[in-house]
Amino acid sequence: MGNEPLFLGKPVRPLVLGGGSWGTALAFHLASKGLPVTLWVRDETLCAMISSDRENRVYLPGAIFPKSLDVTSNIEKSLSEASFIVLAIPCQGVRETMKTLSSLGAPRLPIVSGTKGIEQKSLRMVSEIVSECYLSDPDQYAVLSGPSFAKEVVRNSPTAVVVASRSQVMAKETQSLFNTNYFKVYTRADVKGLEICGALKNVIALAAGISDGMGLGANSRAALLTRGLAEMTRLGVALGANATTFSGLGGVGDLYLTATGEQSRNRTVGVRLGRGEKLEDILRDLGQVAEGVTTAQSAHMLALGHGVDLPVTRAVYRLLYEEASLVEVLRDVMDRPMKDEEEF
Ligand SMILES: NC(=O)c1ccc[n+]([C@@H]2O[C@H](COP(=O)([O-])OP(=O)(O)OC[C@H]3O[C@@H](n4cnc5c(N)ncnc54)[C@H](O)[C@@H]3O)[C@@H](O)[C@H]2O)c1
Ligand SMILES: O=P(O)(O)OC[C@H](O)CO
Repeated sequence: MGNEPLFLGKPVRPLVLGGGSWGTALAFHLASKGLPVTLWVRDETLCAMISSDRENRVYLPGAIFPKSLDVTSNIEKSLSEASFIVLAIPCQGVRETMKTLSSLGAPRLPIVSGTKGIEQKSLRMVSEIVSECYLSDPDQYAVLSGPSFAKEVVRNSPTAVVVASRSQVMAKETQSLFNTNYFKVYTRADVKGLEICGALKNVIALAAGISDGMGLGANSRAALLTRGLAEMTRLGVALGANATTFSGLGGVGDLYLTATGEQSRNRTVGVRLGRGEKLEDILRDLGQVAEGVTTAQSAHMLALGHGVDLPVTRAVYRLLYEEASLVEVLRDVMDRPMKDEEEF
């Protein structure tokens, strides 16, 4: 045990939940630091393939697993051996997974969440789902977010992200655990703000993609990003977040990456929608999660419930869920009353 690194006083044994691109990238990242990491992959066939290839050829081809990265589909055994959890499954699966963990009766472990989204039925953030179903102590929860494409993280492209936790100890220990000289981690205290940023930026990225797919041009994209950031902030502040979080890496940083980066699944879905393709065809081809599709509905409903005006989100929602046409939603956005730029 001598010099073994500790996390919250215990030897570091991360259990990463999620065999997609982000779970694989975060597990790879921690294992590259020499830490003994277990990656839990729900699908047994995928798990067996990853185990024998030492690579996730389905979701993240090209990243050959370090020796200290183990893969399993046995959640019970891996949970009993872990000292904390890294959550990287799509948002709509978080509740089910937290309930499964709770039912196993093992001691509750701290959670670092990399999931971005808002649950559709309950309109809950990930931290709220976790606290309802698994962890009663919010000081054991952190969210890690910011501009970070999985493929670039495993290529060691210089990346900067942010970790937020209500507990300064949790934030700082998570920072030390994930930080490397190519993966720079900042801290902040605003969990809610960072979660809203990570969820809402995907909806605005869909909108930017739609605009580009329609060929509307660079002026339109810049307008959508700027007004999109304003509405992300507006919803965040109404829900108790700190406005400055929205100008940080998790806000403007991730919005810029997702709305303009060709690797973004959300932007890709938007571009194809803007070209007139059907959502179901696009999602079938994508084969990966584009969180903005479900978040558009959750955010729209949250905004209605709190009396907050989110015109870009509403446009995306109407296109995806009300069969509104591209022309109609564009007209809705552009025909709004004139106002002061700073008006909330
Ligand atoms: N890929 C990235 O670059 C990236 C970066 C930062 C954050 N994220 C976020 O991480 C989360 C996961 O995204 P991803 O990119 O890994 O998605 P993905 O589509 O690449 O993979 C999702 C994986 O989760 C599995 N899964 C789905 N529902 C599940 C459930 N209920 N229980 C267990 N496993 C389940 C799927 O089978 C799949 O293996 C999302 O919220 C995403 O926004 C992704
Ligand atoms: O590929 P996307 O659109 O899901 O974006 C991935 C990450 O959230 C970027 O930070």
